Amino acid sequence: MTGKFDPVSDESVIEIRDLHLDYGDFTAVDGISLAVPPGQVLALLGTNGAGKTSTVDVLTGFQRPTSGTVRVLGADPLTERRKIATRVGIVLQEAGFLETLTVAETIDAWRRFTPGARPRAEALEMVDLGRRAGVQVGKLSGGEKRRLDLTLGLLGGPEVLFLDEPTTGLDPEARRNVWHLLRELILAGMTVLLTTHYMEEAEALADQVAIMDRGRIVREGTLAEITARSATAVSFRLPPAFGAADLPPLDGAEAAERDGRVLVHTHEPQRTLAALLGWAAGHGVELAELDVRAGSLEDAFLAAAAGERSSR
Ligand SMILES: Nc1ncnc2c1ncn2[C@@H]1O[C@H](COP(=O)(O)OP(=O)(O)OP(=O)(O)O)[C@@H](O)[C@H]1O
Repeated sequence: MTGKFDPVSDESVIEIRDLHLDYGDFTAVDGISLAVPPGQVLALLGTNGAGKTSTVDVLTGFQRPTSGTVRVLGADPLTERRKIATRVGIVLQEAGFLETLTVAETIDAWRRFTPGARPRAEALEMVDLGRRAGVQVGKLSGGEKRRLDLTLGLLGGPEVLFLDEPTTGLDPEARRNVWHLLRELILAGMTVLLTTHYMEEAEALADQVAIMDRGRIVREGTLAEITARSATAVSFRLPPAFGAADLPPLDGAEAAERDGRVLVHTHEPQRTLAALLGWAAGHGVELAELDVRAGSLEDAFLAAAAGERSSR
């Protein structure tokens, strides 16, 4: 374990210790440990089939672990579900709605078995579905259905929220509205574990990120810790008489030419830039369209997945 995660902390709201989950002879989750402190957001990223949903299924009591333990608010979500059910919100990938009920009827039905549920109008308003209240669920767009999923997960004002790809299918504006809503609830103290394929979503919401690949965690830490490990990309154009081979030695940074641009990946951007600018000044050369881009979460994700692939 690295970073701030401390799987033995008593304070963790969500805790996973050495979790394994097999489906027959296939191992979907291969020994992961994670902990999420109160009021924090952990984003679980990963390639398709990495084991993210399987992990959420164990945390929400839908799957029994093959080995290892999970605790949510100190309880086993499978055997002690009743103890914590009213304090936990769940938004899974596939919600089993009755397509013939209207949005309002669906919310009313859920309100009946959700203690302390928000009023229907508030639930509709939160996800901007007020004008769709009388529409049958089967006639909603994919993005509207997703927003209905979300408001049902938030109906009882949960302390802990599990979100499996919460904004898949949402247009950019609706996605931003959902992030805004979630941020307000997180500021009020809600703890969240979410899975997502959108790096921007993790950047917008998460305190901690864990990247999964083939059942294992291959990177974890704060956003800053994870992106700091990605190289900075420096790129520019050289005059026709010059090529990447003319550049000075860049102390470990690699220079390559692509589509007429020189691209340098460096873990020491200041040193690399000083060498490049010194060389350009000495040769009277302009580094045209000079661009310096810090390592992104997406770079870290791609490097993590590629690194795992080559090491197996
Ligand atoms: N009930 C099941 N029986 C057998 N294999 C399963 C079952 N559920 C999932 N798997 C397999 O386990 C692996 C992990 O699946 P999981 O849904 O947890 O991945 P994921 O990271 O959520 O993927 P995605 O990003 O595509 O949703 C996949 O190879 C999947 O095919």
